[in-house]
Amino acid sequence: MPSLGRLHLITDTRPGRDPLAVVRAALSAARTELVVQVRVEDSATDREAYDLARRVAALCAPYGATCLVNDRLHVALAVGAAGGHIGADDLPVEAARRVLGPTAVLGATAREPGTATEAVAAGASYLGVGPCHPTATKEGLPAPIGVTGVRAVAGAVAVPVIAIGGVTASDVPALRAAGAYGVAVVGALSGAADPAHATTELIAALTC
Ligand SMILES: Cc1ncc(COP(=O)(O)OP(=O)(O)O)c(N)n1
Ligand SMILES: Cc1nc(C(=O)O)sc1CCOP(=O)(O)O
Ligand SMILES: [Mg+2]
Repeated sequence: MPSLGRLHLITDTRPGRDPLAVVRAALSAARTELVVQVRVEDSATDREAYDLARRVAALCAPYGATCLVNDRLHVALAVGAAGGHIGADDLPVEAARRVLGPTAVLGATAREPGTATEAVAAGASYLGVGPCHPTATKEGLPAPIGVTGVRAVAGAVAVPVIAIGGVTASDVPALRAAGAYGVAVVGALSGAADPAHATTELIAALTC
């Protein structure tokens, strides 16, 4: 399995956003260090998810960047993505691993050490851990676990921990010190005035 990129950009498909423009800008700055996770609104159709994922996968390929698909693993397979990301409301990890096959990248959400070790035993190749900080991007999340919560999970598993939730470049040093391998962001790039510059700042913090 190729090494995982440290910066995960999750697509922002809320009204008024331009996810493909942000992906293009981030790719130009992060190249192979970028993982793009295609995430659409729950109300989106599979066709809409497929169309976005197909376009993102095509953008990632020349850069050697990784394309993953959130939740909809049949879409990941259909567009030839490297894998997918699942959480508590999605397929169980062992079932997702059967769907994607043994060599695919499979991310699972974990918020504390117990579920983290279970997810890894079931076949997760990385963990999304959070929410680190408050975020307005997603509703219904539990209370932030902070850097302390990330440290607890990272200390319990041997797979890469990707910290998520309200993460900005200034958070990266503390998250890395806590054992995070990388970070996943929506707003830090989608809401940036200059997404390429914001990507450069995140990559610098993640790779120094
Ligand atoms: C890297 C990363 N971590 C966590 C999540 C959240 O996944 P999930 O809990 O399944 O929630 P949805 O994203 O499906 O709303 C993620 N997508 N990526
Ligand atoms: C999709 C998602 N999942 C989270 C979790 O903690 O499971 S936080 C989140 C949104 C992250 O967006 P932003 O970088 O704008 O805070
Ligand atoms: Mg999910």
